[in-house]
Amino acid sequence: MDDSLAPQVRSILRAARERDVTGERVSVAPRSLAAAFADAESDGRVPIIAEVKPTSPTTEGERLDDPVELAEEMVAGGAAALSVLTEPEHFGGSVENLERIREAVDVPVLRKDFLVREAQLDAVESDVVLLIARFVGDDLERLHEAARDRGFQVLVEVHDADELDRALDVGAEYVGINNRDLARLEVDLETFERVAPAVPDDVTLIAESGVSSPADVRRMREAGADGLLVGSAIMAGDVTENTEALVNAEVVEST
Ligand SMILES: O=C(O)c1ccccc1NCC(=O)[C@H](O)[C@H](O)COP(=O)(O)O
Repeated sequence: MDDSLAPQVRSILRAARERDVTGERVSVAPRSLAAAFADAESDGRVPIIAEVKPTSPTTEGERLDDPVELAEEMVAGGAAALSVLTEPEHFGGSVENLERIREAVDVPVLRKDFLVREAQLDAVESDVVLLIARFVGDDLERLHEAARDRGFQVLVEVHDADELDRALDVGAEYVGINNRDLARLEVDLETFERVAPAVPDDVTLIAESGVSSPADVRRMREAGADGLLVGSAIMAGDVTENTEALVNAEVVEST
C-alpha cells in the first residue's frame, strides 16, 4: 500500500482490493462520449459530466434522493454525460444505481469506481469506465486493454506529468486530470493548468474535481478542457439549476 496516500484513500483502496465480483464477462455497445461532447458544443453547452455522488470522504452527510431522479434532473439541466459512483463503502454508490440510471437516460454514463482487478470490470455495463493511474500502477496497460476488449471507453485519470506519460503510453483516448490530490485530499485547479499543456490535441481532455462555479468552468476551458467532471457543486441543492449554471458558463448575456 502506498503510504503517501491520505488515510481515507488508503481505506478506499483496501476496500476496492477486497471487493469480490462474480459474473459473466460483459460486452458493451457504448454511447459515444466524444459524440456527446460534440453535441453539447454544437448547441452552445459546455460539455459537463455531472456526477451522481451521494456522499464522499470529503462531504458532510449523504444525499438520499432517488439517484434516478437526480440523474434525470442533471440531464434536464443540460449535462452531456453522467458519472455514477458505484463504490458503496465511502461514496454511497452501487452498481444497481448505475444500471437503473443508464436505463433511464440516453446520455453516456461513466462508472465511477476504484477498479484494481480485471474481474471488477464485469460487475456492471456502462459506457465509460475509470482507471486511476495511481491506483492501478503497472497494471494500467493490461486493464486498459481488458476494458477496451469489453467495449468500454476508458477514462484514464492522472494527477501529474509522469502519470500523464503513462496514460499516453497505453494509448488513452480520454484523459482526466484530477485536481484532487489523493495524498492530501486538497483540491487545486492549478493542477489541471500545469499538466494539460502536454496533452495531445487528439486526446479528449477532462478536468476533474474542485469545479464549483461558472468562473471555474471558464478557467478550466481556457486551460484546454474539452469537458469537465463535476460532483459536489452539482449535488449541493437543486441539481438542475446547478447543472444549468455550469453548462451555460460560456453563454454571453446580451444586453
Ligand atoms: O470526492 C472525494 O471526497 C474523494 C475522496 C477521495 C478520493 C476520491 C474522491 N473523489 C472522487 C472524484 O473523482 C470526484 O468525485 C469527482 O472528480 C468529482 O469531484 P467534485 O466535483 O470535487 O465533487
